Amino acid sequence: MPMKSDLRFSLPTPAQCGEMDRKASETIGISALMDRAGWAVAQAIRARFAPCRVLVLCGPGNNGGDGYVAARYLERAGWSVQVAPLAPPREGSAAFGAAAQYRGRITDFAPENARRADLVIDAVFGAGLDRPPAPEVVAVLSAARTLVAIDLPSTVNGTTGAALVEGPDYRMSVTFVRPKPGHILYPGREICGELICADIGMPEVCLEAAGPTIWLNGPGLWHVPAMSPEDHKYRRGVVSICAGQVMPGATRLAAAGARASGAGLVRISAGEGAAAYCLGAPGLVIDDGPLKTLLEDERRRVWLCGPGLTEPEVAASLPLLLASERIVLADAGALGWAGSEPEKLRGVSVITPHIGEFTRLFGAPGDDLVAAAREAAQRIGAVVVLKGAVSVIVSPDGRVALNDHASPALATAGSGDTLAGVIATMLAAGMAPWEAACAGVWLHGEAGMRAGNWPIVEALDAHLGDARAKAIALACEI
Ligand SMILES: NC(=O)C1=CN([C@@H]2O[C@H](COP(=O)(O)OP(=O)(O)OC[C@H]3O[C@@H](n4cnc5c(N)ncnc54)[C@H](OP(=O)(O)O)[C@@H]3O)[C@@H](O)[C@H]2O)[C@@H](O)CC1
Ligand SMILES: Nc1ncnc2c1ncn2[C@@H]1O[C@H](COP(=O)(O)OP(=O)(O)O)[C@@H](O)[C@H]1O
Ligand SMILES: [K+]
Repeated sequence: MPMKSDLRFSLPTPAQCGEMDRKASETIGISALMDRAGWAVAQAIRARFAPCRVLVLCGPGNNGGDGYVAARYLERAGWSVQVAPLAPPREGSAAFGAAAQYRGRITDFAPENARRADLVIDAVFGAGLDRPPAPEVVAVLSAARTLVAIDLPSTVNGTTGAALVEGPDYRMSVTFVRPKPGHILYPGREICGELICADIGMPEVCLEAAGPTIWLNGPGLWHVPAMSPEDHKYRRGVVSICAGQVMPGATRLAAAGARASGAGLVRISAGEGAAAYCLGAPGLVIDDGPLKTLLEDERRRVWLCGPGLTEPEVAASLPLLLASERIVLADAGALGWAGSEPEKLRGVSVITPHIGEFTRLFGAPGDDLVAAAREAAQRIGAVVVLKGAVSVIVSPDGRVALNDHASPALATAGSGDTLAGVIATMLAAGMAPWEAACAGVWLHGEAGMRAGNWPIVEALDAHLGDARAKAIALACEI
């Protein structure tokens, strides 16, 4: 599992936040944290809005407690503030103490009050939200002109990002310590608006005690090998790609992605279709021999199987690769070949399905992408990269990285082939499968962000080398 330093990337679930709070109550105390949380909310609002009429909707838990504190600080700064309690906090709780310290105006928890305010702060439910809020709560939130959430919108599942009910969008959400998965995953990500994460001085031991297993993907969570004076092409790594006769484009894109992200050597195993590849990029090596013979070369550890392959072509190659215990990345045609029997893929190291391929293999994932991808990874014993606007990268041991370092520029045919090539290069460089997948997805995303407006897929390659250099530099800084 990742080391303690990875806490900086962690995305604790609401349940883990409960654990963190319990630990915090033994050390720093919840009231002190609540005070800093409410202060941070007031500061974030003062930095973004001119003084206006504010209504703070306060629930019965600690989220409501943060609301009372924010109300107190905004009032102290001269703003016009009212608090509308949904229900009073439990006597003796930190939120009870915060409510007692707020001596300003109180009003009804009603839609007309929300409508009259310029800005409504949602401190109804945060990490404690565990079921859909009542329609009366949604009616009040929906009446607001401008909404700011404390921690999480009261309609969003903080673990999955799912909307528990249909509700309004927020201008901004102010969370504490670390974002939660629900802030990163869609649709939660979109509902939250601008995301601010405030440091409230939570002791690191408390976050550690929460035992996070989900991280935000980025350099430092993994390390891509840098260029070294001792490099030679085999040390950088060999990527071998199974090629088909019908769709050479996909194979060529994967090969180009592998080369552009720093593979030492990329070889295409084309068998009888070799002629179609021989006039392609001159830096590629094309093999026309039988796969069985090619597998005698032990230096060819890493294989990509799937892009541009028909099911019979996969049937003729993938079982051989698995029998010879190669490190295999299965994508596209290889996933189609497995159909609805994902166990056929047992023995591969990484699979890279988009949501359609994932659904065909494992069934529809439902609202909880992370849970579905975890189950899938465990089922086949391979890293699963569930590709999308936010990609979910899961190891069979349960580690999850969420990648939002990407751009819609990547939503162009063939971009998945490029990604498969990049991940294969990371594997060939000696990275472990989950780290290689995380790195590949980040580099691909970085290339998409650098490639400008409406790039064609081939344009990504020109940015992969710089993306790799940036990942190496950033990881050193962390
Ligand atoms: N982690 C941190 O760093 C810090 C966290 N802090 C803050 O603490 C917040 C978490 O507080 P929390 O645990 O008290 O939960 P919270 O969201 O207030 O709700 C709990 C109450 O809601 C109720 N309830 C739930 N769903 C419901 C529904 N649909 N409809 C009706 N009721 C519902 C539930 O009731 P019950 O299930 O008991 O019936 C319970 O009474 C967190 O978001 C952050 O703002 C800071 O103060 C300090 C540092
Ligand atoms: N809206 C988006 N924002 C960010 N990345 C995206 C978006 N849409 C697609 N991508 C990325 O683009 C790639 C598309 O891969 P894939 O669906 O396999 O396409 P293809 O089969 O055409 O190659 C994936 O890495 C995916 O994460
Ligand atoms: K909230």
